[in-house]
Amino acid sequence: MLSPAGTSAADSSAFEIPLIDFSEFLNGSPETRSTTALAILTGFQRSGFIYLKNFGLPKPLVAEIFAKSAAFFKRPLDQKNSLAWTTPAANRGYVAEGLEKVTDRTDGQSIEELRAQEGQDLKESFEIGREGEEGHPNHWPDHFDADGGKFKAHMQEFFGKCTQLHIEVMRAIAVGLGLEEGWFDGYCDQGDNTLRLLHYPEVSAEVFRKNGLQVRAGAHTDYGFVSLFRSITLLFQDMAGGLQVESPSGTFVDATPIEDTVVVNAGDLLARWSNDNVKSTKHRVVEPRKAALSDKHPPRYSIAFFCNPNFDRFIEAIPGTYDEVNVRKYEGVNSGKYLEQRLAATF
Ligand SMILES: O=C(O)CCC(=O)C(=O)O
Ligand SMILES: [Fe+2]
Repeated sequence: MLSPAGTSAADSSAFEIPLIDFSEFLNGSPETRSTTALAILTGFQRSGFIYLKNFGLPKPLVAEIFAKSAAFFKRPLDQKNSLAWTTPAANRGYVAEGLEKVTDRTDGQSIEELRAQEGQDLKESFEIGREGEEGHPNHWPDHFDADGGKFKAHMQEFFGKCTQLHIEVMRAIAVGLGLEEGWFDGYCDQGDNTLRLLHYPEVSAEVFRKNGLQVRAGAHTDYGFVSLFRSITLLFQDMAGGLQVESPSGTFVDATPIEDTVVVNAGDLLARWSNDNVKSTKHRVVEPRKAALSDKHPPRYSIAFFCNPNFDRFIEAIPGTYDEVNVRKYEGVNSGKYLEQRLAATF
């Protein structure tokens, strides 16, 4: 992995986030497909994080999504608040700065202690779920103006493309595991995913100087929201920097932005589903290393597409990930339950 100084993080630790050309899986020969699939699986096994390039999403669309996200967050607060996130079960809408503290902690008191130490997460977000999920409409800004309508159309298009990318990455994992390529298809074809736009506002470097523990987003694994756990996350980040991933030795290593790539990480569900064959690795967003101009760090935008298994599936250890020696560690679980509990704790 590249550090901001441009050296490989492999120089200082064995921890590496590999950069993989996904077109070799999407369009390659059977041989390059299987070597690429294995590289992807190995990345998830070793660090839980990979970068993909040439992943099949049109660059102008990704750029448009970033632009629409920035324009959305510039809307007046009362407009955004009128689209507010309401419940873990719905998990849709606007989350104002200070409302969510992401963490691995699950009990309320301990989360409050963390808030006191690290400060609030310095971010606001907007969550979009599958269109047409009964009882849970998305909170679109399309009634405000024409831009709101375009926002909705672009987000829907992007949601569909990311759902397809999720299926393809799961196909690569299946091939890497020696399973039939479509093994996961029936677990992810419903698109029960969550698109989350994130905005970390401009912040004075002073804020980080005053509190050495202050973060933009607290350390966490991707457990998922409402009604299920995350299998993988597709994370698009701008060039601002600050994303860090925990290495096995417990130190946090920069996941430096690389243009035209998507960071993909395994979530808690995939770790559990694979009997811990792959890792769900902690990550966080901290003060960027780039010197702040006029003492201000610029805003950071990222787009997380949380991929969940279909809400109605029962999840139990993937065949081949356990045997008599490496026994099954976890009970099967409905993709519906676990999350609501965790989500309720972080808000
Ligand atoms: O903004 C980022 O780069 C990370 C966001 C993240 O990890 C999350 O929302 O789960
Ligand atoms: Fe995350």
